[in-house]
Amino acid sequence: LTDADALLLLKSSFQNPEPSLSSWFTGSPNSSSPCALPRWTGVLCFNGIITGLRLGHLNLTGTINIQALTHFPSIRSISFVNNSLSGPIPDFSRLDALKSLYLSHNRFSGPIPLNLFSTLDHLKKLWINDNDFSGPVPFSLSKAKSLLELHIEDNGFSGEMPDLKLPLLQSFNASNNELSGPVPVSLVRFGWSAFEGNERLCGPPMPGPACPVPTPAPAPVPKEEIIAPKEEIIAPAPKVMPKLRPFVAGGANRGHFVGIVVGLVLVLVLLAIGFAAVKRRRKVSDLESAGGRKAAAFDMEKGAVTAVAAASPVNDGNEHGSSGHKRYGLARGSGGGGGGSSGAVLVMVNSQREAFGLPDLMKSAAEVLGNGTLGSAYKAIMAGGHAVAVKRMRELSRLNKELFDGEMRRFGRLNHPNVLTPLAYHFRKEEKLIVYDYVPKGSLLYILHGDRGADHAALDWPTRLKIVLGIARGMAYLHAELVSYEVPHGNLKTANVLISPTFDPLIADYGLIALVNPDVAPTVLFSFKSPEAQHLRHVSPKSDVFCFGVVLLEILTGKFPSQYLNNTKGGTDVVQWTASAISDHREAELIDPVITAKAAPTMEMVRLLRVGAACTQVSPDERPEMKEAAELVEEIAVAVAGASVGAGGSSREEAAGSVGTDGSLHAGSSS
Ligand SMILES: Nc1ncnc2c1ncn2[C@@H]1O[C@H](COP(=O)(O)OP(=O)(O)OP(=O)(O)O)[C@@H](O)[C@H]1O
Repeated sequence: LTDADALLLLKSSFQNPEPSLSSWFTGSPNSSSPCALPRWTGVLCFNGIITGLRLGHLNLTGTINIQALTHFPSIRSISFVNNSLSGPIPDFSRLDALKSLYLSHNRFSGPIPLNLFSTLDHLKKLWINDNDFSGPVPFSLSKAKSLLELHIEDNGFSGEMPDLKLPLLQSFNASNNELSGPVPVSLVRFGWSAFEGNERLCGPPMPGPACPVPTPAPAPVPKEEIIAPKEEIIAPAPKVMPKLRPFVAGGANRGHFVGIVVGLVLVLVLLAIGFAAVKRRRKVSDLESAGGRKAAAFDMEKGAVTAVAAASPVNDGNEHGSSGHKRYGLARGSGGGGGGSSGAVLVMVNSQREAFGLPDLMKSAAEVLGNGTLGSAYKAIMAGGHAVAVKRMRELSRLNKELFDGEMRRFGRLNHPNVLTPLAYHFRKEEKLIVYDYVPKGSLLYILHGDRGADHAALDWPTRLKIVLGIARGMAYLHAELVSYEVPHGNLKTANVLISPTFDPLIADYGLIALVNPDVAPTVLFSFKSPEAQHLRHVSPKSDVFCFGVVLLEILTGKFPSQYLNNTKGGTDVVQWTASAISDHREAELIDPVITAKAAPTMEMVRLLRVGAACTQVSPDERPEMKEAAELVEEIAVAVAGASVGAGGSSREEAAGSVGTDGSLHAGSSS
């Protein structure tokens, strides 16, 4: 078969190739080679070799003879856009040098073979939008690791969108299909418009409700001990009291109590950790070890509040002791006693907040919030309306129970308006849950790059400055409080900054360097993206400063930083971009047009950009300390407030403030 023969075979599969492909014939000596001049219509050649076919807009009907195309194993680019070709998608998997495939606006139909893309690891551009494809989006697309553009919109794809994890993907659209379930976290960054017209998609970035948590199967009653609080009385939520009281009052009902509590505990854990963990029958954990029982007995000897449920009962002779003490499967970690109570199912660590118990959580409605690098998050609304986020953390088995307990209590004592303090935790060898207040607006990452709704529109210059200032203050506070840490936050990025209803930032997921397994830390903590970590595998508090700089530049430019991706190419290298703009004196061009649409670039915006540049210097020694960076932002906020007062705006005291040595706020100070 010559090249000409193969193309004529292809031509014969079209029903109406004339007149558009009339140059494809071998009747004259001039036309026998497709690459010789005059070249055959739509044939791309390089050094006499066919490298591509551009056959768009020719009104072709019929099918594509893939057998003919396999004659060109090194073909790179194929386009049939805007024809009326039909039938199932041809088996392009045999053309494994393909870099771009354009089939948009045809009548191809039916499901796509699930493994079609497994061999296409050079594929960069795939446009199959506006056809009649149905069935699932093939997971084999995740094998096409080079994909930059993926367009599958306006088809009939159904089922869940697979989590493709395509790090280089820059252009993506799956709108107007019949997809359902959660949007995979790796694709959320493309925003709502990439998914609109899929009525049954849920969770971020969709504007509708969060995804419901699947109803768990009835749980078997495990042999599990529940060790309740060690020291303090927990006032139960009023609605729970009447139900629990009969079971904690007397020994006769102990078996019943055990069953109820254990069952309830399991339901909570099922809700919080999902099906996977449930189906794995829980092993007898370290809570059930002899040590755990001793801890319970010890607590009782001290007259502490205790509720015990065990296959082999322990002496609870003190059950009526300590007047006023009541027993629930819950502990408040009020310090002092160390890790003894950390065997409890849920340990409260935030003494500033009203305690809640498993029953409160168990009665709540739960929803999936999303999945991150370190685990997944769920929202639960308890009776009375208190909404919490339960984070199920992976990779936190660095510390044993007692040390983990110590860290969580330390975090629970943090108190700063820009730091999200944990409320409670649950520790088992194979499961770690951390409970926080639920913050309704979600993450800054989502507001900046998500659906571009009302919250995004609210991100004007004063609001962005307020957010940067809050993050700077919170970070300075963390650096003062967690001074002994190798890197006090370790994972600062806009995904870990939550935004309050008043657009105040709340920093989350800090201090994990102490908890996370050392071997995975470099891949899951953003501070390891700092230059010193990349080159020397070393992080320090200055790595946090680098992360703060990236966040600052992201907020000011509105660009998604390429630093967040594991492979380069996607996003914008905000660090490099800023450095070169500063050296060319064109800083004002970097400011997000959303800001400059309402306010012309000002000196203060440029000053803030320069703080970002200083924080992202390659050498840690050239970066300011976190406290100094906060002070620099503070000065800019004061200047802006002063200008605003001069212009008759809000009061200087309102925006001004300074960070004290402990990171606390001194409102109104402009020194
Ligand atoms: N306290 C909270 N209130 C509201 N939403 C939250 C809360 N904590 C987490 N979320 C949301 O839940 C989702 C998953 O969060 P999670 O912390 O598991 O991952 P992440 O922060 O996106 O990524 P990473 O694990 O890399 O930090 C995110 O959309 C996040 O904004």
